Amino acid sequence: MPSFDQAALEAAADAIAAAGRWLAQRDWTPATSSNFSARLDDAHAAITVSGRDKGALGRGDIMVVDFDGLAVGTDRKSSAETLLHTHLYRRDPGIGCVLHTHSRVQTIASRLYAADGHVRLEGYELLKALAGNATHEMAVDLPVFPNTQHMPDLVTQVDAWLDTGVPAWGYLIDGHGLYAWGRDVGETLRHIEAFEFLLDCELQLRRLRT
Ligand SMILES: CSCCC(=O)C(=O)COP(=O)(O)O
Ligand SMILES: [Zn+2]
Repeated sequence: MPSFDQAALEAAADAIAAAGRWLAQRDWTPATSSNFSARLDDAHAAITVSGRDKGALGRGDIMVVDFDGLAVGTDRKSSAETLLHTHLYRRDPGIGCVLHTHSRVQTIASRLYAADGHVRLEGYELLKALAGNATHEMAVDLPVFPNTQHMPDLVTQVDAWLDTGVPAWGYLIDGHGLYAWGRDVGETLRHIEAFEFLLDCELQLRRLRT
């Protein structure tokens, strides 16, 4: 029998649905793209069902998986990218939410910086929106990983990067979009919004300099 708390699932589902509306209003989740999750406990997460309109989620569009990415208590199919969420919950108990979006800015930046392997974000006051940062006098290298339909390959690459111990709030996937995380839904939305703003600045600066 599933052992997660039903009230926690309903609260997580409502928070995920609200986040989806907020992100979709900004056009960051086109054409059923994107996926969202929130930790329920030390073995389960609530996550979006695959293929749903992420700007119009209801409780029936959110299900439970364990940290192996297996569905719990339902025959619905979880996000195609479930493993990119669950490996983060497994490796860091401080992570309470993972959000993935597909904005134009994120997608274009991922294409332009794929060859470098990262986007360097440096000298911006808005870097302080990333949890734990107290100054603009630092650089964050947002990695760009190659896209693949084989999630275990991506998990291996993300794990190798996180194993270096570098402070980390998210990453880009080439031609695909952004993953970001935080201790709860609110903090993760702030990280997504901060990365969107910082990437937009980098793209605009690049245009102005050519
Ligand atoms: C239509 S976008 C292609 C899949 C994707 O990248 C995505 O974010 C949504 O997949 P899901 O299975 O989570 O709906
Ligand atoms: Zn995606």
